[in-house]
Amino acid sequence: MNAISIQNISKNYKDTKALEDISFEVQNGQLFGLIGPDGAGKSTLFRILTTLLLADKGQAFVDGYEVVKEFREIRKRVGYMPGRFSLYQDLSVEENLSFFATIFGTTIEENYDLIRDIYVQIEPFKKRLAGNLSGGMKQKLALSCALIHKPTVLFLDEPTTGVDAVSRKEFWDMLRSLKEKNIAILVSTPYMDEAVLCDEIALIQEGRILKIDEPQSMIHQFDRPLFAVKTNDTYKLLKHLRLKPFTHSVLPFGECLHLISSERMSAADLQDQLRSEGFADVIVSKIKASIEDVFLELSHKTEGHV
Ligand SMILES: Nc1ncnc2c1ncn2[C@@H]1O[C@H](COP(=O)(O)OP(=O)(O)OP(=O)(O)O)[C@@H](O)[C@H]1O
Repeated sequence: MNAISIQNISKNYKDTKALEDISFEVQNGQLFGLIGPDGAGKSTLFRILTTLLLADKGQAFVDGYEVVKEFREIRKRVGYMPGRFSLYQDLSVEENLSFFATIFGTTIEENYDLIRDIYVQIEPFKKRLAGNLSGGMKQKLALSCALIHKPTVLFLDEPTTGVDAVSRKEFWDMLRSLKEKNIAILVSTPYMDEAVLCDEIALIQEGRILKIDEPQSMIHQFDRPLFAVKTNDTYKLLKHLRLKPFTHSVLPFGECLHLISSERMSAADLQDQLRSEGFADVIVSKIKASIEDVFLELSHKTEGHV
């Protein structure tokens, strides 16, 4: 049995199509990532799966239970860390954890084993109000609270948004260790670099799934030549490259441009050509695709660009 099974789920808010025909499955013990920018529909899907919102169409099952008819069973079995406001800011660390344990009819002691590795890091601050914790500590407390009733499926909606790089890394290490305990985890993130840390990912944009696969397999399937192109006048170069016959697509990417070429060519030849065309400072390097490149390429196709 799958931990999560989503079948043709759609949801509209008036004129906004938040989710359109979403289907995928998450296995027990799998770390599954929902990767997409703000507004892609991630939180809407989490709220449907955690039985807080009704879908317009489709069906979904969590731990074998149907989200509408059997919502009570699901609520007992899942842990949910919403993007915001999951903690009581005016309760202490210890009080927050006791509160979540109590509403699920358990105690901190009963399930301490599951949260030990995470909770020991914030235990020295157990008398501190949650509102006075750092972002990374809040996140560890929220995860401890979501785990305290020993859920079989864990929903984490953008758990690392607004958290520093070190805490983000620690958090992903914790997720990997929870997975070893056979807990299924559905985690959403707008950070493409976190995608490779998942067993499987769904890329989502404007309510639609662009692709589902293992992250390495997505990267592997990206077989076009890809170049990072850097110059002082990025905008001028972008316009210039868009007109080139070899350009499959070109997009701004941090401080440089990522060019996908439809022809095989060397970085040195491309650099020479662009320098001779007036971009004297241009630097071209051949690079390996990241999940962000895969995402941009797929979303570019969907939007019907060249
Ligand atoms: N209650 C609501 N009423 C109207 N529109 C909504 C509502 N909630 C979400 N939306 C819209 O539905 C779309 C999907 O939003 P959703 O919050 O699910 O996306 P998200 O991927 O979680 O992004 P974010 O991280 O910004 O919340 C967006 O266009 C959003 O503006």
